[in-house]
Amino acid sequence: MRFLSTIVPLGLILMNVLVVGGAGYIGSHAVARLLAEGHRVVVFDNLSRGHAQSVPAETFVKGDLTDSALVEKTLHENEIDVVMHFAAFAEVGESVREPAIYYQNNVVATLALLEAMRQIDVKKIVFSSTTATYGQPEKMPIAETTPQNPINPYGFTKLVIERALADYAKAYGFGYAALRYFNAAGAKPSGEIGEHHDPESHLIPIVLQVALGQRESITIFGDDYPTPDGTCIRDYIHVEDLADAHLRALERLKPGEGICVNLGTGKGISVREIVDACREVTGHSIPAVIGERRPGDPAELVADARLAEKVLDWKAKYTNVKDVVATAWRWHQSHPHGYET
Ligand SMILES: NC(=O)c1ccc[n+]([C@@H]2O[C@H](COP(=O)([O-])OP(=O)(O)OC[C@H]3O[C@@H](n4cnc5c(N)ncnc54)[C@H](O)[C@@H]3O)[C@@H](O)[C@H]2O)c1
Ligand SMILES: O=c1ccn([C@@H]2O[C@H](COP(=O)(O)OP(=O)(O)O[C@H]3O[C@H](CO)[C@H](O)[C@H](O)[C@H]3O)[C@@H](O)[C@H]2O)c(=O)[nH]1
Repeated sequence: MRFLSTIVPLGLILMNVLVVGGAGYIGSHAVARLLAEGHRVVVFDNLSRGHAQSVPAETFVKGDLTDSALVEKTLHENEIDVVMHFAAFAEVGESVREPAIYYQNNVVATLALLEAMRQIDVKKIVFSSTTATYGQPEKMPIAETTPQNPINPYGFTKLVIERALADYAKAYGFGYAALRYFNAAGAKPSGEIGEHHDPESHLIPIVLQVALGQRESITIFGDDYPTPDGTCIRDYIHVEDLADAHLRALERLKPGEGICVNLGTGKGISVREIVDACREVTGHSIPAVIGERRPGDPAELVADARLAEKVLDWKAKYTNVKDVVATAWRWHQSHPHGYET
C-alpha cells in the first residue's frame, strides 16, 4: 500500500519528499526547512558538487540521476509523493566553456529523472529554474511574461526542462512548479549551513573570502556595462526565502498544471554595491580590481516578483542586501573552509 501523506491539524499536509541535489547550497537549506516543518525527506545527490555534511546522514542516498534503477528504487521504497529537483550544474561562465557537460547533466539527466518518476507514478515536481532563461531582456524588471531568450548554454538547458515539464503536465498529468530564482545568496542565520563551491565562482562568497584573508582582492568582471556604475546588476535573493517559496509551491501543485514564477526581491544591486556592503558588514577594506567582462554575463537582471506573491502568497523577507551578506559572513567566519574540517 502506498504510504499516504499524513494530514495534521491546521491543514498542513506532511509529505514524503525526494530532494534531488539536496546536498548542494540551495537544496540543503530547503532540506532543513522541510524537516523543520515535519515533512519526511530523502536526499539524493551524487556529491559531484555537494557536501554530505550539509544534510542529516539518515536522510542521504548517494547516487546519480542517470542511475534510473536507483532513482526508481528510491522513489518506490520511500513512497515519495513529490520531488524537489535542485541537481544541476549552475555556472554561467563554465556553461559557455563546457556546454557538453551542461546539456548532459541538466537536460539528459533530468529527462532520466522524469522518466523514472513516470515509471513509479510520482508526478509532482518542484524544479529549480533560473533568471538565465530570460537572457538579457530589454525591459527591467523581468516579469514572467518577458520572452525567454537565453544567451548562454546554462539558460538554454533550464529552458529545455521548463518546456519538457509543460509537455509532461499536458500529456501525463504532471503537476509542477518551475521556480525562476534570481541570484541565490546568504546562509542559514544560525551559521550551520551555507554556500561552499569548489572552486567558488559566485560573487558574495568570493568577496567574503577576501575579507577572510584567503584572496588578495576581488576582480570585478567589467565596469563598462550600461548601468549607473558600469558594473553588472543582479537581484540577490536570500536562500531562506527560496526555501520558503519551495514549501509554498509544494502545497499548491496540481495534476496537469504548472506554476512558473520569478523568485527575487525586485531590487537591483550592482557588483560595486555588493563589494561595499561586504566592506561594511566585515569591516575589511576588500581591495577590488577591474577585470575583463565574463562571457555570457547579461548587464542587468532584476525580478518583478509580484506573480509569486499572488500565486504562492510569497514575498522576500530579506530586502536589505547587508542583511543577506551578514548571514553569509556568519557562515564563512564559522566555516572558513566550508564543510571541510
Ligand atoms: N545559485 C544560484 O544563484 C542559482 C540561481 C538560479 C537557479 N539555481 C539553480 O538551483 C539549483 C541549485 O543550485 P545550487 O547553487 O545549490 O547548486 P549546487 O551545485 O550547490 O547544488 C547542486 C547539487 O546537485 C548535485 N548534482 C548535480 N548533478 C547531479 C546528478 N546528475 N545527480 C545527482 N546529484 C547531482 C550536486 O552534487 C550538488 O549537491 C540548480 O539547479 C541551479 O541551476 C541556482
Ligand atoms: O569574481 C567575480 C564573480 C562574479 N562577478 C560578477 O558578479 C555578478 C554575479 O555573478 P555570480 O557568478 O555570483 O552569479 P550569476 O549572476 O552569474 O549567476 C547566478 O544567478 C543566475 C541567475 O541570475 C544563475 O541561475 C546562476 O545559477 C547563478 O550562479 C556577475 O555580474 C559577475 O560578473 C564578479 O564581478 N567577480
